[in-house]
Amino acid sequence: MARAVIMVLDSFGIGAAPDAEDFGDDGADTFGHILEACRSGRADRAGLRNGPLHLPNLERLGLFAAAGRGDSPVRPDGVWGSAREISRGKDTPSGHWEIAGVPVAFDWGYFPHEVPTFPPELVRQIVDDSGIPGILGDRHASGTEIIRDLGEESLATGKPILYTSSDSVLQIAAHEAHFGLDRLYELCTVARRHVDPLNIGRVIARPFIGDSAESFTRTANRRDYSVPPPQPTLLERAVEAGRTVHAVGKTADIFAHRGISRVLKGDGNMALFDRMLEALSEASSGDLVFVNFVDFDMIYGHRRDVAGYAAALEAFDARLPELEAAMRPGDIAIATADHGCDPTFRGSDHTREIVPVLGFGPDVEPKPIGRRETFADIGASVAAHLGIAAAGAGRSFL
Ligand SMILES: O=P(O)(O)O[C@H]1O[C@H](CO)[C@@H](O)[C@H]1O
Ligand SMILES: [Mn+2]
Ligand SMILES: [Mn+2]
Repeated sequence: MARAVIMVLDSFGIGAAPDAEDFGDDGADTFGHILEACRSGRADRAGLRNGPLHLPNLERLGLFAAAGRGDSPVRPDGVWGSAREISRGKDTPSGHWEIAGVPVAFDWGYFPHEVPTFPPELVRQIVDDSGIPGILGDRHASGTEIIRDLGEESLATGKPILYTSSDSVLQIAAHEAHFGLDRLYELCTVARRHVDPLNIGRVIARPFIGDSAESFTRTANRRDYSVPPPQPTLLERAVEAGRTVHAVGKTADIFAHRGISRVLKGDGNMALFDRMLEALSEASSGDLVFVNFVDFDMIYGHRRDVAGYAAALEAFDARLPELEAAMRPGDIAIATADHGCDPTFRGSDHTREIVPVLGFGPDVEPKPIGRRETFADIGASVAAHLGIAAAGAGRSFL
């Protein structure tokens, strides 16, 4: 039994999924393309990183083998393989819920690639119910670009910026001080209510600070307002069985706070790694620590920053021995991802990819587990490990 840790490296796909073409993502490969860019010197950045991708710990745990990269001579130290997604979307909630045993069999609502993108009736309802003077944006956009374009106007008019992406999201950017953080959260709650009938997965508060287009930066006070998973996930089963679920990073938001015992937040991957170690040091036998490492996706994948993504992977890799040292007999940790976000791919959206499944721990017997037909095999395996009822979908590989 002991404890289980699930680490989601947000967006760290390892190759185009069999159905990638249906998503316009044929040829996407987050890991493979970062690896190639590093090898050919296209991911060098002074003061940040240089040369071939250096991931000795992930390599030892089977990353290269899982990605079908036979160029690694290392025999993995843990359980290694990959998994495809059966949920219909390539978004964060779909990926996480499927990992936790609940694939998403329905279609999310999306906003069209038109300007305005939001139905006028929806905007009217949000404006009326919140008392804001109107909205800016109303289109598909990258979050960092739209605050540069419209941030100053937002400050001058008091109107928040509403935008969307290829995900099922309505995002609201507003200045933390001028507009107010609590007011932004309240506005998101109003918006959440009004997008429910449209089947929108998330409303996301995107607060920023700064006083001009050049200096606007988003803060760590982002908050996601998700619809709850359609069925009880692994996390809820764990809580029902009397276990403590330690949710690190934006995990709790992604699961709409269902099946969460405690929340540990952190600003950036390294702070999140610290919080994960803290949770593990406090976790009892039978507990689950569920961590989302958001930087890979939010700061590097969507921004198509290959060198940044590579450096973030290297920094993560360098800390894995700390996790291994903190594990006790009987513990298992699984490193995986929720979708891809290939930083060399066109656009700025997620990419439909298979993900790595790397399980390790003091007593975990190394073995290949092949290509799993659903991310839910991860949840089923963790349920088996912890001795709790699986959420339904998936087969244990342990
Ligand atoms: O461009 P930003 O605001 O980072 O948005 C990204 O973050 C959203 C939620 O993760 C996605 O829908 C994606 O578009
Ligand atoms: Mn994600
Ligand atoms: Mn994303």
